[in-house]
Amino acid sequence: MPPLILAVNAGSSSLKLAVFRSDEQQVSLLATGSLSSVGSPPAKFSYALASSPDAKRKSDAPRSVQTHTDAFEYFLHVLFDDERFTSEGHTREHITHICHRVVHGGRFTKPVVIEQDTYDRLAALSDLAPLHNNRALDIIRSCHDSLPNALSIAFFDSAFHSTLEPHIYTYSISPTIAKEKNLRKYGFHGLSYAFILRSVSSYLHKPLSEISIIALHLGSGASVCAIRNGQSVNTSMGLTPVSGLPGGTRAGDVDPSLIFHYTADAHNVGRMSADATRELHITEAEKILNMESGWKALTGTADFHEIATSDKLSHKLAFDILVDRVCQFVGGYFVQLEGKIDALVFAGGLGENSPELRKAILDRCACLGIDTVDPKKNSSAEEHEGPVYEIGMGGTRIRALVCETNEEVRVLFYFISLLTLTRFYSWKSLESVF
Ligand SMILES: Nc1ncnc2c1ncn2[C@@H]1O[C@H](COP(=O)(O)OP(=O)(O)O)[C@@H](O)[C@H]1O
Ligand SMILES: CC(=O)OP(=O)(O)O
Ligand SMILES: [Mg+2]
Repeated sequence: MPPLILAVNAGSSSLKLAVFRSDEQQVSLLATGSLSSVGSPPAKFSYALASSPDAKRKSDAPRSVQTHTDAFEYFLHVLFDDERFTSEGHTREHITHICHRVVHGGRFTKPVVIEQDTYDRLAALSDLAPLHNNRALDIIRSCHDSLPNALSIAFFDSAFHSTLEPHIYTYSISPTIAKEKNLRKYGFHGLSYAFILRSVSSYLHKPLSEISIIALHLGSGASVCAIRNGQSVNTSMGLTPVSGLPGGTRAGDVDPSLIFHYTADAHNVGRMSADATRELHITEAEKILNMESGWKALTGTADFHEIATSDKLSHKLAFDILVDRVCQFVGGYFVQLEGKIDALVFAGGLGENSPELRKAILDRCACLGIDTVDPKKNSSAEEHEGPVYEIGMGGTRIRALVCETNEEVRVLFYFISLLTLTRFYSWKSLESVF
C-alpha cells in the first residue's frame, strides 16, 4: 500500500488539511478537510474525498471540538471512519509524513524535521506568533503521540521573506536590543505567496524568476507582499502577524502607544491574560490587539460577506478601513517596485470570495495603471483551469488576477522537492490536485 502524506495548515481560527497518496510516479490528492471558527464552538466542518468531490460534507463539528488539536483528531476520526476511504486499504499506519505549516520560523529559513531540539526551538518562538505557533506545536505533539511512525516536518510562513533587505526588515529601535531579542520584520503567509507566485508564473507563461507582482492574501489574517523577480522584497506583517492590515480580530497597524491608553490601568496591559495557559502565552495587550480588535470589534461579526453587503454604517466603516489600508500598501509597494509589476493578485478567504472588496480596491488602484474591473468576470468566475483567473477588462499591461491559494498543496510540493523527487513528480502531476 503506498504511503500517505498529510498536510496540516493551522491558521488562527481555522484548520485546513489535505491527504495525499504517494505512488511511484505521482502524487494524488485523496481527501481534504477544513474546520473554521475553531475556538468558538461549534466549528464549521467541511470534508470531501477527491474521488467524490460532489459529495462534499458540510456540518457543525461536535461542541467538544474546541481546540486546533481537537479539530485535527476529529478530522482523522472522520477520515478513518469513512468506508469509502478505508475500503481502499488505508489505515493510520500508512501515514508516513506529516507536513505542518508553522507560521513563525524565526531564524529557520528552510523546513525542518521535528525532533526534540527543533521542537524546543520552535516552542521558544511561540510568543512571536501568539495565535499560531503553539497551535501547530500542539498538533505536532498529538501526531507524535497518536501517529508515532510518522515523521513531522515544519514548513515556515516566514521563510519566503528571508530575501528582505536590512532597510526593510530593521525597526528604528536600539540595534543592540533588536539583535539580542531578534526584533525585526519577519513577514508571514509565505507558503501562500509561494503558491501564488508559482501559479501566476504558470498562468502568465513566464519564468518564476521574472514575475513581479503585488499579492494580497486577504483572509481573517490579511497581508500584502511585494514580489520582485520571484522574491519577496516587502510585506505588511512584521515581527508578529498582528501588524499591517486589520484582520478578523486583529488590529493591524496602530500607534504603538495606543495600547497604553486603551486600558484604564496602563500597568495591566503587560500582565498575562486570563486566557494564558501553559500552551498559550499571551499578555493582556496581545489579547486585545490579536483577539478583540479587527472588523469583528468594529461590526460585531467576523463574517466579511455580511460586512461587504450590508448598509449598516459600522459595516461600511470596517469595509472602507480595509480598502484604505490595502491601498496604502499597494501604493507604497508600487513605488518600491517602480511600477514594474505584472499583476495585482487577490487571494485568501476575502480576496477569493468578495467581489465587492476586489472592485473597491481595483477602482482605487486604477490611477496606477492596474487593470479596471470587469463586472461580469469579477462577480462570477468563468470556468478556469488551475487556480488563477482574470477579473480585469484587459485594457492595461498590469493584470487584475485572483488566485485560489492553497498552502496545503504548496507544503506538499515543497516536501516532494525536498526529497529531490521532482524528477519523478512533475509540477504537472500536482496541477491535477489544485
Ligand atoms: N463570500 C465571502 N465574502 C466575503 N468574505 C468571505 C466570504 N467567504 C469567506 N469570507 C471570509 O474569509 C475569511 C476566512 O478566510 P481564510 O483565508 O480561510 O482565513 P484564515 O486562513 O485566516 O482562517 C473569513 O473572515 C470569512 O468571513
Ligand atoms: C499568518 C496568519 O495570519 O495566518 P492566518 O491568516 O492563517 O491566520
Ligand atoms: Mg489562512
